[in-house]
Amino acid sequence: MELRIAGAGARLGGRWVVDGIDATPPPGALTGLLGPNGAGKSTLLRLVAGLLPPDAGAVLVTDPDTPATSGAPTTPVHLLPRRRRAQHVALLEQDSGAAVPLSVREVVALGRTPYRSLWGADPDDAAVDRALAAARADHLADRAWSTLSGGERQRVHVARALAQEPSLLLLDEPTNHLDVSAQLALLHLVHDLGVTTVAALHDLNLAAAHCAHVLVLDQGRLAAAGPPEQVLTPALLRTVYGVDADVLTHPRTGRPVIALSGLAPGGPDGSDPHRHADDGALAGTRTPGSGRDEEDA
Ligand SMILES: Nc1ncnc2c1ncn2[C@@H]1O[C@H](COP(=O)(O)OP(=O)(O)OP(=O)(O)O)[C@@H](O)[C@H]1O
Repeated sequence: MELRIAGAGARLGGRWVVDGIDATPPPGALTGLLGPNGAGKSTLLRLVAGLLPPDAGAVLVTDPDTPATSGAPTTPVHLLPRRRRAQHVALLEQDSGAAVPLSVREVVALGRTPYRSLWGADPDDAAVDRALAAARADHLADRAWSTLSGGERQRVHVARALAQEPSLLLLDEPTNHLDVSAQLALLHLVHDLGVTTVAALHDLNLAAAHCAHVLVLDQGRLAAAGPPEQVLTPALLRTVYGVDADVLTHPRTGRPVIALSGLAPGGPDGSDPHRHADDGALAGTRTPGSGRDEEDA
């Protein structure tokens, strides 16, 4: 599914927490949604999922009922009928860990709800088992959900999202609680799925290593967008996160590796790291390929 975020904004609590975002995540690939706490990542994911109608602009997808060849995204995602949307868009929310009295298999089967007939029959009996196996959670299938660890729950949430067989997959901090091997397995899985995926990530090195494209939010606005090697520069990391970092090149993969060296001057002690806005690297919406590289020269 193709996705276009066109000037999308959300006002919550009387202020714009997502403000005029323009972005076109590449279809069939993983886009990382980056930015400090409170930057607006979860809110943008809820806009993209169609759960929150935009207060400005639009989030457009290709109409799932028309052939893929029919052109650019033009259908507002929040206007898709609920069942159609649930068949095409899956959102794994952050810390969705309510204590429900269900088995793991039953939790994953919730992802099949949009496909069930009026009588509750699933047209694809094997979908739950496939999703459990893909998320490396098959060994947990018969466990009670309430007894799982944080990382085990996260795998089950991933399995539930996969059981939806979405064409747009939205993940809010999906690597949270996962051990390092499970993190890599998840990102390889997403890569192999070939589904348009947007994932909010706090681990910049995971994003740098695995994302085709990144969007960096700062105080609700798009600070930068593009391939990680163009976007994740020392100047951007200082401006958006208030940290000093060197960006190296991985000797084997050629991908960027971010080596943090500390808080940037002005950032420690809870003071506002955004005071570096005057260094010329911040401000306003950046568009893909807007030449951030030169800013580090
Ligand atoms: N319902 C709401 N009412 C008022 N303010 C809200 C509401 N939901 C979110 N916010 C505020 O909007 C801002 C963006 O929140 P959001 O959860 O989207 O950020 P985030 O980038 O996902 O943060 P984190 O990395 O900490 O998860 C925050 O300042 C948050 O307090």
